[in-house]
Amino acid sequence: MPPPLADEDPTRSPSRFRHSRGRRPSETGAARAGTDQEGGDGKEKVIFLFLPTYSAGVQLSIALANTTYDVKKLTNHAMCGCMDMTECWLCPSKAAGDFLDLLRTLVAVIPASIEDDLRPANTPAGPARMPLQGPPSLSERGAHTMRVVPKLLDKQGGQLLAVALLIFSRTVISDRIASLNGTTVKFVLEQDKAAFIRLVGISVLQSAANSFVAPSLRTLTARLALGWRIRMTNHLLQFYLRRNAFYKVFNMSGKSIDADQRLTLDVDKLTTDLAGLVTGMVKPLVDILWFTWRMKLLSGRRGVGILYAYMLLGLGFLRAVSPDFGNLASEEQELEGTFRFMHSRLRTHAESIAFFGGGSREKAMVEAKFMKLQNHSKVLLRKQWLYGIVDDFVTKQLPHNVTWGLSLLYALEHKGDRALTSTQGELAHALRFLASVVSQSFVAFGDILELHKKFLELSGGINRIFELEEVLQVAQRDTPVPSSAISTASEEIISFHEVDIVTPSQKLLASKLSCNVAQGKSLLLTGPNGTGKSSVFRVLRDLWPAFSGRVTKPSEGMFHVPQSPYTSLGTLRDQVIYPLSREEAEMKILSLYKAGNRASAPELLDDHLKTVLVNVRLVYLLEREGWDSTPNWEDVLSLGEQQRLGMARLFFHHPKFGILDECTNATSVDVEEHLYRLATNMGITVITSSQRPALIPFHSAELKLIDGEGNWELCEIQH
Ligand SMILES: Nc1ncnc2c1ncn2[C@@H]1O[C@H](COP(=O)(O)OP(=O)(O)OP(=O)(O)O)[C@@H](O)[C@H]1O
Repeated sequence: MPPPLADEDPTRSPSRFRHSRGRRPSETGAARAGTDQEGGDGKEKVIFLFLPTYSAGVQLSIALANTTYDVKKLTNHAMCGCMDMTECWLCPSKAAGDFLDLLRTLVAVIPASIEDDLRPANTPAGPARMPLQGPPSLSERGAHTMRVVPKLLDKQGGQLLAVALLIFSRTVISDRIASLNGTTVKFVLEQDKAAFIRLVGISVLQSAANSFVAPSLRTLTARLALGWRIRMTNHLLQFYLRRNAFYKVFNMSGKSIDADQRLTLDVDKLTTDLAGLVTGMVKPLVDILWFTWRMKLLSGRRGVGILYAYMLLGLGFLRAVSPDFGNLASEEQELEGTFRFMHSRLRTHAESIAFFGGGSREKAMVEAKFMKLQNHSKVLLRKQWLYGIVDDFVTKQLPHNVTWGLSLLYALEHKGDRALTSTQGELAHALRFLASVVSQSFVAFGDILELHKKFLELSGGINRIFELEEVLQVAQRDTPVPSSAISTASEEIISFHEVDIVTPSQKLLASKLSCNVAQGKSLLLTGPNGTGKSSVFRVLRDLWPAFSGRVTKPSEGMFHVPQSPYTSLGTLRDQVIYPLSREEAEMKILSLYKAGNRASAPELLDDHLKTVLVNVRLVYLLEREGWDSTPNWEDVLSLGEQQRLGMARLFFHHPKFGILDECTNATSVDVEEHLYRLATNMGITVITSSQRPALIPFHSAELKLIDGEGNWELCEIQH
């Protein structure tokens, strides 16, 4: 777990958390009937949480999870970069709010319908909603919660119900088999052949029913987990892939969040565990009720009392000695994620590492991560082993002695003529039945006691998913615009007026930056490395917040070509039209050529794209690869070729303003000049970050970032 909050951290005020999450009294009642406690150590403890009513088992699992959630993780203001923790309402610290709300949302997400998740409240099914234009209001948050309120009659509600029915029938069948066991002894003693044969017939039927129930239960549980995984993944993805949240998660949160691991493996594990918990919990509960009733019939209240006294003592003892499996599991998942990340980095940068001869260095780093994972796994295994010994003794071994005691109790209470075969038969039946009932009860008790361990493990998984959800929600509320900064739209101009450019680590790169870029008046951005050229573009693109002043830009008609080239998955055609899909690109071409014939769209598009490729001098790629091959473009294209593809995208989209961040520095000077001449001829006004003097003639003004300490200079370029 992360370190506790510092004493002076003003975000620790419980009332502020509550306010910032926008929880209203009416929202809390339906889904949560427990309470949270906020200790003096700045942590919020989850004591109780109710899950949807029809999944009582899952409800209790979360209720007992007793998860601690440390908001310190999210209090470093990395997202908004603000200076004032007490006042900023956009900060993750505030937005983190009450962990219970988050937990409730997750839990509510599970049984809600996917369609509802993707559709705003009170809106009919239709196209995906527009991105939020600002921080969600309290009512929006409320609506979101409402949207994910579980429904009894949806598909998964039905599946849950089926699981519950199967569990119940399994208990009844077990009871019948236990009773049959005792009856066989009775018929053997009485030597009643006809009754015995009838009994075998019934037993075969019961066994057949039992064989149907067990695999069906397994399949249904797996389907339940899959359904939940779909819902949860969709729920997270709709935030992850919207408003550049995927960028902000990796680049701007103070703590690195392994979102990829959480969205894939962690969600899978969590939903599987959660579905397993439904059976793992409902079954022992049903069993315990059923067999307690049986026990009462057989051994009276005293027997039940003995059984329960033992159970409570066992549960208390196991809770006391149980290690913190929740944290241990969460830590293990985190270490797994880091280990995987090392490998995916290796794959991405394989060529560079090979050129540097960095294999052994990388090996050392990968091994170090693996060693950490190994050590943790060993610790976890040792703790599981030790706890397993105690657990097995209390829940499986010791109960045998209790069975003997209860059998004696029964025999003492049911006196009769022991010489009679019928009395002996009755006694034999009852004792065998009792032994089965006691053993089934203890299995159920064992399962219940084991649940504590499962709850703890589950709470680790829930923590990780909610931490991600939290960060994604905050990213939706970006771009945080402090009160002194304004962003306005104008179709004709890009302008910075007294804007501070500040990194997420609070370094001021350009102070009160002011400059205008009107159409036809391209701007060249120069300065030594690291002075903030790309950062100006980040602010323009809303990836970083502007801290003061006013940024004016067109609402559309701006296209950014970044410094590092990007090739998407797909065909050569997909590379040029990115980020449009083929259908969208065809529509664009149709409107461009004002052609009405939809059937001609593919040819029109390909013809147009070919012209673009000719312009960027990449037409040989079309001859070499064709339109439809899908190699890994990053591997088969040189850096210069990838940069020219980037420019091809610019020409295809043909925006009013092109924001070009050293995106042609790997091409030869003559090609670069050719590309800029093309942009000028097409009427694209560019803002270029570059150090190449050859590009000066294509621009009207030069903005020099002098030292990366705030100083800058704007001068006109005389032609
Ligand atoms: N996510 C980040 N968090 C903190 N600091 C950052 C982040 N990204 C960049 N910086 C820092 O901001 C400064 C400006 O970076 P920027 O990428 O804007 O430089 P640049 O002028 O474009 O450099 P170059 O000419 O090398 O491309 C650098 O010191 C960089 O280390």
